[in-house]
Amino acid sequence: SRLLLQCVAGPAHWKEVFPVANGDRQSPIDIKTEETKYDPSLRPLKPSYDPASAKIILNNGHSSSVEFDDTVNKSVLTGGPLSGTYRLRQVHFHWGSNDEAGSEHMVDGMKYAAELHVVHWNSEKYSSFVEAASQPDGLAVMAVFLKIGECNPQLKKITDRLDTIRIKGKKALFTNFDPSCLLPKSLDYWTYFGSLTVPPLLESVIWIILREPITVCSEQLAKFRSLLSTAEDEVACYLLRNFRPPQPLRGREVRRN
Ligand SMILES: NS(=O)(=O)c1ccc(Cc2ccc([N+](=O)[O-])cc2)cc1
Ligand SMILES: [Zn+2]
Repeated sequence: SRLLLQCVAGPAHWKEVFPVANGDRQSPIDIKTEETKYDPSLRPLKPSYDPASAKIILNNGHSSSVEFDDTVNKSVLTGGPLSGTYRLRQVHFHWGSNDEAGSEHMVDGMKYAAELHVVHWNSEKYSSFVEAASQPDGLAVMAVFLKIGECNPQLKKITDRLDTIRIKGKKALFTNFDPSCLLPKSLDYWTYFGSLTVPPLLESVIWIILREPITVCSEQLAKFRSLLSTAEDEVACYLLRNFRPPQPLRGREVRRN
């Protein structure tokens, strides 16, 4: 029906409006672990976040995000494949209509239930997030896979607030939150050069994918699916899924530490 069509228009149509969707460094990708290359020059990741930087939780219509104060270098990511300091901007999630498939990146053809993105920008070289987002080394996104298991007490801080931001555009105060609490024990990672996975799909992201997943329970994930991708005055559409399918590797190398 028209209602259904309105609710599901997505990735297939993006290339008409954003030609870069057919570029040679698009994300996400399917990581073939046998083909990843060990790189001894890769250093340990060093996330250093101040919980006071957290400001609001937001439903932007294509995900729920926690936005941080990025006017100073209070919460940053350094080390890993990065040269310089990348400032924390926001964290957000990708999920599917069921627990079997919701992550954006895949590992040897397997999808996780969901995926957390911790978004940073190169505040050493550029003066704003939007400027950095158009530069090849402008953004660094740390991705964490979510698998179904025990309920996650740290994620509860976010899932318990989703009912206050159900409608697109809604935001609520959300502070005293350090996203390190959502990271797994091991910070071992894969890294490759890619893009934003939602429009404008800019090819400005250094992807850092943690190899160890964290666990969430089915009930927590279900709360994300009750968000609406539509605003107050529109016909309601549930945000049942928001992952982009894997894109061609185009000869890119995936390195591991
Ligand atoms: N999924 S993801 O690739 O980590 C991702 C990260 C950040 C964003 C938000 C965003 C990033 C950049 C722009 N821009 O430059 O117009 C607009 C929105 C969108 C998507
Ligand atoms: Zn994302």
